[in-house]
Amino acid sequence: MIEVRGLTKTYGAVRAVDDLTFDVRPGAVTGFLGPNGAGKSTTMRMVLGLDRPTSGSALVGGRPFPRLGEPLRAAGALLDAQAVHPGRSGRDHLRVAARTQGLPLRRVDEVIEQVGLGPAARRRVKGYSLGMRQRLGIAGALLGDPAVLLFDEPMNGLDLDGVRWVRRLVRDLAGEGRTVLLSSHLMSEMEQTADHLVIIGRGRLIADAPIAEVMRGEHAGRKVVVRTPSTDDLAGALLRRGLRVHPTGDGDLLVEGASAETVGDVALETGVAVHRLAEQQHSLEEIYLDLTGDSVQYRVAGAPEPAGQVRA
Ligand SMILES: Nc1ncnc2c1ncn2[C@@H]1O[C@H](COP(=O)(O)OP(=O)(O)OP(=O)(O)O)[C@@H](O)[C@H]1O
Repeated sequence: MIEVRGLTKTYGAVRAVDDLTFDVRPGAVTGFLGPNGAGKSTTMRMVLGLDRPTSGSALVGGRPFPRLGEPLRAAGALLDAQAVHPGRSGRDHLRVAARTQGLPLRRVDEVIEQVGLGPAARRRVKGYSLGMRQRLGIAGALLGDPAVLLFDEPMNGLDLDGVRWVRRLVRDLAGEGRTVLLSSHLMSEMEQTADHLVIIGRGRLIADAPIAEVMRGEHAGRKVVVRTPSTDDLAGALLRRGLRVHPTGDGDLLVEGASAETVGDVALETGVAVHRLAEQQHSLEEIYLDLTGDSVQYRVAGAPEPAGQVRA
């Protein structure tokens, strides 16, 4: 279990992490999402005691990480797969880590096997592909057989097989009852991998909810498409309810911020026929863009603004 309470980190005038409070529970994969610069890495670093919070706290298994006796047994992390001595073999890198942490050397061969690094483990890291470095980083995180795992962009640089392998691995780790916090920019992957989402923007919490709830659009604002022969009457009635209504171009109306039930009820009260009524289904990517639209710090000039900005 990871407990984050009022966690804040400022760098000069920049509030990299701003009063974050959330839990990461065991037995589930928690996806950690946010635009570039949102504060994900800084949060993970503070959880691991690598950065000092300006205020607030982060506990791992009920204690601050730096005060844990055997930290690698409590939590393992992949933060930066490049941070490995290039002249060492992958196996030697893991052996040094195991020795420093008082872990049995047999764990080294076990994790090499677990991540499928195989014979490459005896080669120098400088010859590794990005995907092999990711696997080595994940092996390092697993070394202490920890109850808590933090993976910052573990799918970076992996091919499709690699991505599927990471997905299976994190699902298995959560299935064993471990706590897994996973950041990724690959929304389709997150959709298939995570049970729960913590979404941040500009250091602040935007959503903390089961993925099914986020996917239902409860946090991004629902949208309903309705077809009626009495477009003007229904649009007027919906607008009087304070709902946002847009013509879709093919004669339907798009209603923002309402459920199908609400729109159906308004149609009934107004006495207009409804020929079609459907809540729009969104991909996690669309919902994510909707939620984080206001908090994107780095936008390409001329890039379209994400649609909608309804906030939970
Ligand atoms: N050591 C530092 N000194 C100054 N500013 C920093 C430092 N580390 C991070 N920041 C700033 O804090 C903010 C959060 O950065 P962070 O790397 O945590 O975001 P992130 O969500 O992990 O981004 P990305 O998805 O791009 O990895 C950014 O504005 C970043 O520039």
